[in-house]
Amino acid sequence: LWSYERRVRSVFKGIPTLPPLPIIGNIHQVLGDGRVLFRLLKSVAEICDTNNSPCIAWLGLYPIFITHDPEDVKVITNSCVEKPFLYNFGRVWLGHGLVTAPAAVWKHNIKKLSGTFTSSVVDGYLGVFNAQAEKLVAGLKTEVGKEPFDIINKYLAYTTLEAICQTALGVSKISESIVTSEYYEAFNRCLELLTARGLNVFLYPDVIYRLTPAHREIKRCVAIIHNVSETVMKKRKLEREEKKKRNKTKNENNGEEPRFKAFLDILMELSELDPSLTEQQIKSEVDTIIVGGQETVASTILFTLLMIGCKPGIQNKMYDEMRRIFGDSKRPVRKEDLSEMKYCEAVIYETLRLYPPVPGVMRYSDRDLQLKSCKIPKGTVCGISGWGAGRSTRTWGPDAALYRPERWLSDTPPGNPAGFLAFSYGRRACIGKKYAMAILKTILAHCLRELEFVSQADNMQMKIDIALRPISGHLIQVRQRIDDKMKNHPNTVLHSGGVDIRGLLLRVPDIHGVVRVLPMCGDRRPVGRHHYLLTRLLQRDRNC
Ligand code: HEM
Repeated sequence: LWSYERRVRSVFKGIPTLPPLPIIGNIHQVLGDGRVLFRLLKSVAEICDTNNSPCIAWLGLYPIFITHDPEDVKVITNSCVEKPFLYNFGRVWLGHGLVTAPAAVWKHNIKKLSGTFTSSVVDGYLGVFNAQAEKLVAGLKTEVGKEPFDIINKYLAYTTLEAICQTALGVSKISESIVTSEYYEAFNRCLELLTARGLNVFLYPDVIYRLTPAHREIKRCVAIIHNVSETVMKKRKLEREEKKKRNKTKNENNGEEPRFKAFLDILMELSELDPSLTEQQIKSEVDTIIVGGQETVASTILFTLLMIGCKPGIQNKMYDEMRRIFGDSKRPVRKEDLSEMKYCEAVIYETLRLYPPVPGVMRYSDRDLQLKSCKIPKGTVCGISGWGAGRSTRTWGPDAALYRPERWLSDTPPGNPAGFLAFSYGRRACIGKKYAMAILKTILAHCLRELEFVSQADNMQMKIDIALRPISGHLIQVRQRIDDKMKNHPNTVLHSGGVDIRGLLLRVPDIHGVVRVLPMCGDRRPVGRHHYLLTRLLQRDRNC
């Protein structure tokens, strides 16, 4: 072992490494939970940036080559499409869907699937996005004036899961909702169990994992999730057959092709032309889309709200943009609005740069690769750090750590295209980018038009549970947005910016038009019954 160890370690001589212990390498540093993984990713990114070089971590005698250098990233992501064994753990859930498929299966399927989320398909989903965003805003309004709360687990996770299920499976046409609490819990638990397995090398061999309670639990959760997709698929298949029998390929009502086309329908159409797309494969692809889109979108909204919540200047600019586009109207977001949301787009990109929901991806080199500073042999596992890339001072300049959306608004794109890895890069990059940008903009537009967010994002502690998340999820507070008309009204007392309003008397007409005098208490806002009354009045008559 000792001589073998010397031999394998010498292949990567000269490349900075996390200090390894004999034989076990850095295994002891990975053991733990998502916080440990995050700390490790952060220190590797710092090593890479300081030395302007890749870095090696050792899983025992197994090297993991980690880089975020744009030139190296280009070579690796364009040459390697195979993924390392760690992705196999997800196959119990996602089968040979795009994310977990071996290279041969992926090459066959990507040709059919790469064009599924075209602009016109995504535009057809705007109805679902708007409906979910309205539901979210209604929920958030009930939190107005309350203590900071856990926005992701209480609202965002449901909103994104429901939106993605409706668009992937087309269930909006079938029933009210498939996202029951049982489905949501099973979904979340699967993500946790998969992360836990990835972090515990002793659970890597299938023969050992099968003996653990975690394996039984993940099978139970996966059965719940698969049951939903299978039931919906059966139902849709019957519907399609009936429709064919009636020989009506067009919309039954007016003969127009429906604009909304669920991902499942697209796949079923494809499978009629190409029988190699089996029912099992369709199910895997649908499950993959749901996983690929849910956690990533929810965590992007969370980080965006956290960032703008402690930067009122940026939030106000976003609000101004929304007012320019929508005026006073609370109408649904339309496709032409999306392209006008330039500042909102810059904010989303800046969030993704600093807080990429997928902070790292992996590839398996099936050939020797010549990189900028070294050569890596065939059979190496390559880790590509999206976290490191987004924070690299070499790519983004000395203010890389600064949250500055304006950097995305200049005519020339900032950094290097391979230095922004939120959606990965090259082959096997994200196919849902257009979808993601559309749903993110729609939800943010609805939220910012009506609400104001306040957050505490200093010294955020983070973890990686498949996606990047802050450890303390209870950081957001919501306020009703007071628009300009109300701000300038002589009867409006603003309670922002730390103004002490104790003892102030506020004169407002009540629902019968009788002017009442409300004494303000608390040091920033009216509380108790008066606050309730004031909120009711504001809701009833925005001009009062
Ligand atoms: C902000 C939102 C999103 C982010 C940051 C994101 C990020 C990523 C990243 C980094 C990968 C590469 C994964 C890897 O190589 O292991 C990926 C792949 C993928 N994403 Fe996304 N994604 C987002 C939204 C979505 C959405 C909304 C969908 C679907 C509707 C989606 C579907 C997929 C699929 C199918 C793949 C696998 C592509 C392949 O291997 O060919 N993603 N995504």
